[in-house]
Amino acid sequence: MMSDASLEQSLKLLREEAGMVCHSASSHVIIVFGASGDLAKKKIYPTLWWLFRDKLLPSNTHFIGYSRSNLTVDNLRSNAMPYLNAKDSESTQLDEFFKRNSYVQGSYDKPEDFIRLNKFIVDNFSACSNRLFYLAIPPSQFISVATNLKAHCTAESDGLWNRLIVEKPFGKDLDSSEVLAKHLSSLFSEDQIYRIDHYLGKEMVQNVVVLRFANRVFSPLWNRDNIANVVVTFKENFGTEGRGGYFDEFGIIRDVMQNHLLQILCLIAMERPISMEANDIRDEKVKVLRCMRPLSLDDVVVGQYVADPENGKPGYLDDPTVPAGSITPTYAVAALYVDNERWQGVPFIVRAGKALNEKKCEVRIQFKDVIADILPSGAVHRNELVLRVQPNEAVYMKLMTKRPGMGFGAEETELDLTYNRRFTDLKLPDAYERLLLDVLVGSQINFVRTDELREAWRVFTPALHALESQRVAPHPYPYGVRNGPPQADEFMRRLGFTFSGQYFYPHGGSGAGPVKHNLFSAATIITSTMEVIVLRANDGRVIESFTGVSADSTIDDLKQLFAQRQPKYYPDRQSFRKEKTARSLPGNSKLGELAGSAKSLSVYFKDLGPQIGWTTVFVAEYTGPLIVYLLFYLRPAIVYGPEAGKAPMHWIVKAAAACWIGHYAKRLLETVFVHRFSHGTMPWRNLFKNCSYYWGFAAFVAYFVNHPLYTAPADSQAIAALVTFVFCQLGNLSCHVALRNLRPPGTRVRKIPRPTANPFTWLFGLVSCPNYTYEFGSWLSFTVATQCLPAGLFTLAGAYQMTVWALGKHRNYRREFASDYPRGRRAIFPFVL
Ligand SMILES: NC(=O)C1=CN([C@@H]2O[C@H](COP(=O)(O)OP(=O)(O)OC[C@H]3O[C@@H](n4cnc5c(N)ncnc54)[C@H](OP(=O)(O)O)[C@@H]3O)[C@@H](O)[C@H]2O)C=CC1
Ligand SMILES: O=C1O[C@H](COP(=O)(O)O)[C@@H](O)[C@H](O)[C@H]1O
Repeated sequence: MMSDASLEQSLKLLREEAGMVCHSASSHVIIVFGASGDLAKKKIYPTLWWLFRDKLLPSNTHFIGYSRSNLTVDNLRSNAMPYLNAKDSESTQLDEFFKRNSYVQGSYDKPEDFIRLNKFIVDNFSACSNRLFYLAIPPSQFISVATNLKAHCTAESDGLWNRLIVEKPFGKDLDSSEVLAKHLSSLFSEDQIYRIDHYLGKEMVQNVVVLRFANRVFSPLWNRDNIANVVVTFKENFGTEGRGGYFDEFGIIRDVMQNHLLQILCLIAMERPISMEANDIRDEKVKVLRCMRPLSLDDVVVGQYVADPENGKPGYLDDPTVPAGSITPTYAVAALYVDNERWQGVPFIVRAGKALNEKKCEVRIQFKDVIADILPSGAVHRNELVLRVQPNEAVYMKLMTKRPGMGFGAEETELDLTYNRRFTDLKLPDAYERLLLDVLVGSQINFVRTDELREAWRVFTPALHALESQRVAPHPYPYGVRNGPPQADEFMRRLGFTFSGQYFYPHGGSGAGPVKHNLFSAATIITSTMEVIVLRANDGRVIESFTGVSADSTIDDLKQLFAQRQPKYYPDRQSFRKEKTARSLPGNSKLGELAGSAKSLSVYFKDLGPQIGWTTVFVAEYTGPLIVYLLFYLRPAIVYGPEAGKAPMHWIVKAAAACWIGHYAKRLLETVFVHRFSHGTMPWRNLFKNCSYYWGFAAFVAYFVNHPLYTAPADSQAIAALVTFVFCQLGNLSCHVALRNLRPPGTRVRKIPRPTANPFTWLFGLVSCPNYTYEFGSWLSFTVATQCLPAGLFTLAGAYQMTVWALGKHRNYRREFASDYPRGRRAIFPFVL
């Protein structure tokens, strides 16, 4: 632990580094306006405590909380306690810290309250103290508090300073910010005002200047000739959750983008400053901003999160603190352009979102494609330099290297500087700690200057006003997705951001874990192995990766491998796709072919849920109608009363029963002996759905056809219809046999179905699914033969469902067989549909 004297000495050094004159005050008083608030308890008091605990504050420093609520120091302490991270062993020091705290209750607009506050400071801590006013209050109160402070509460003697920390939002647009800025500058000089943007206090943000200007290697690359785009990302994996009142007034662009992300962007884009002096750095940032085009509505996509019932997560509008029908964006991605010689034409893509899949902030500099690539097309991916601001600070460069071993294949790897591995046992100070210390030593280097702020609003105000005046509805996105609404990825693609999805980081996303390099043996290279990365379809996260997989393996093999790692997902439950929402890849697709010339393949995994065999489902579906119908037919007394069994039965009722039973018996036999299913299983829920449909309709139709009061139509009508029924049944059977013959046993081969020697199959010349056409014909005939309305309804329901299936199958055939597929065919009804 450092002695007080050496700490004072180091503070003196810090002050000197910052170029400030040493103060001669006997004490310092830090006055926190808004002491009852959220920021105070979560950030300001914890920061003051950590600085105090680590003896980084000048020895005679005192703290005063000020707000309208009737509070005591004990209240302040208990409010902040969960955020202080104080150890049991630090309890004496903690008591000491709170002994230096006091609380003054007062308004934000009455001069007498500020006079009272001034008297409190003078009486308790002498008139000879430097004063640091921290305005952790809503912006609506800034002006009255600043005015009253200036008039009644500042230290007046020579050699003393008064400094004002202002928390964002610094206005809502260019005009409101100008009003605020003018007012503040009429009261305090620029060097007294500290506009805090806590992202400027983060380690990796501060690192940008050093990384850029202390490394020769980056200088020649840092321009439009080499950089394709820069992406600055801010993501949070939680929503507004109770903070909707504040957030709804501002939205994500004002909350995060116009300040934190724009500040990072400026550091990335600025020219080399003349020195590390605060004003030299800020001059360069202002120049970048002045070269920036105002953001237009065409260059921004906004989103708002909606509930994700699967995870039980609420939507933005479900937050009780959010006004109903709000169109405030909780996600935004924007393209900003710096029109100068260095950056002309390079999109700076800034994106920020709440309720996404993860919490992270990073800068990704994507370099242009290599020129005159000598490796196979698609094998080489763009270099990227990534600065991960949080979590787990890192700088890494994604680059191509030769795949170790024999051959000249290229592989995407990285130069990796993960802070917690390179600097073990490192404890980085919190952003607020650095910034408060900066204020104490009078360094403005990490604070926002008035002209910077003005330019930042100039860039964003047109788009903000347009969004509001045109009431642009944000695109919805479910809570927890990777990148806001789907339009966001599309927008980034249009701007030239490319994602190959082939990069694999061996230590996992967080950068932790053992280093295990996968060296391929010569033998495996000769038989061509590859890497397969499995991403979860709903959020795009990597969930498994397999190295050394033979390129000849199929999706079915991958399913086996995946099931070995994650036994819950047995192969039938798995679906792998090339894109998140694409169709399942066929089991026989070769992984090597799917990867093309690349040595790595990314596939999306979707859990199809618990499965049940098709045969089981079909048997259950068709047995029901047989039993149910026979019950009504053979035991009418049970259903309609004892008299029912005695009445003579019309021959049409008997014929209808024969048709019904014959049809379902045929279906059962086909299920067992004819069909060759491409998929062995389906989700088990389908069992209940399908059974209810078939069993329910069987009871409905049987009840009316077998009813003692049933009235039969004319014999001639019934006979004609029954003959048609039998004809259609034979047609249906013939089509099933023809379809089965297309597929050799035990395979999933798919071919174009065509008419065979059997005339019943000639309908394949006109429609893709003649089996459905015949099925429909059967039930239409049954309806005509029985002249019974429930049978008609059953026919209509079946026709609707089969049309939907037929259209889907027809589409798939055309997609799969493209120009080979016979042109004039319809889906189910010849010449019509
Ligand atoms: N030192 C370290 O700790 C290192 C860690 N890694 C880790 O390795 C992993 C992969 O690295 P990296 O390539 O940087 O990151 P990712 O592959 O996660 O993402 C690369 C970029 O592509 C975007 N992206 C991701 N999925 C898609 C998609 N389906 N469609 C369009 N764009 C997409 C990402 O957006 P979005 O951000 O929205 O996902 C991001 O901008 C990361 O988790 C990284 O943290 C890598 C190297 C070093
Ligand atoms: O300024 C803000 O920043 C926080 C995120 O800060 P971090 O240091 O935790 O990354 C954000 O949640 C908040 O909405 C915003 O006002």
